[in-house]
Amino acid sequence: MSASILKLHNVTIFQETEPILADVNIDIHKGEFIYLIGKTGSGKSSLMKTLYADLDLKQGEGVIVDYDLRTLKQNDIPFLRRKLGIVFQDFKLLPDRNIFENLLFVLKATGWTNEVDMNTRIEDVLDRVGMLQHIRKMPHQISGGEQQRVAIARALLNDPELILADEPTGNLDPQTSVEVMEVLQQINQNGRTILMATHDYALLLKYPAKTLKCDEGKVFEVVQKTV
Ligand SMILES: Nc1ncnc2c1ncn2[C@@H]1O[C@H](COP(=O)(O)OP(=O)(O)OP(=O)(O)O)[C@@H](O)[C@H]1O
Repeated sequence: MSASILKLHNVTIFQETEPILADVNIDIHKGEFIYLIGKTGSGKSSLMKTLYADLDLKQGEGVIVDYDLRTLKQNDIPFLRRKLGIVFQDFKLLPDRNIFENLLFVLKATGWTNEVDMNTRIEDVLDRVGMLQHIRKMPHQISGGEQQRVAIARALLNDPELILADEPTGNLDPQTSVEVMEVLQQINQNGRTILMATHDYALLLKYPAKTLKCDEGKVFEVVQKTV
């Protein structure tokens, strides 16, 4: 069995003092692609936020990319996030700088200093998502699907052990969603582990994978025909 990348044991997810999900037990191994589904307000984003330490883990045990979420210190959070690639629904590119500068900003913020290494790394990740030709464009000069590819490239910069994608196709039309999904599939086939929250049942049918569902305060695995 491959190494565990994420393990939650008897976890309760809170928003402030409100429990959102209880008795959460999840074990994700290296190389897996896992969907997280559930209707609006069921707790998908709250779970994701707990995983990247935007919400504290207050109850239960959780280890993610070798960080213990219960004992995590504020100072550890940037180091944890360096081992995670996080992709959001709304891309979150910086609007005032071009694609190259967006990625450069992340590398510098995460301790890279060598210009040649940074240039090579940026070109490599943009090439992997098919966006190298847009490297000098501003975010507003490329489409939503292209912005999401850049956001995925940005998530790959520090060679993350786990990619957390929260509704990555939520703002995209069906055709563009499939194109972005193809990029994620390819990244997964290259050995990377991905946990993707989604509403998009068409994608689940087209790209079947292990699926966890948030419903009525619980998280459980579902088989495809019952989703
Ligand atoms: N910042 C917050 N403070 C307090 N409660 C919140 C906060 N964010 C979300 N909640 C509540 O937590 C519950 C779960 O919300 P969450 O955003 O995790 O659901 P979701 O499944 O991701 O929904 P969606 O699919 O709409 O993104 C909801 O009842 C929501 O109102």
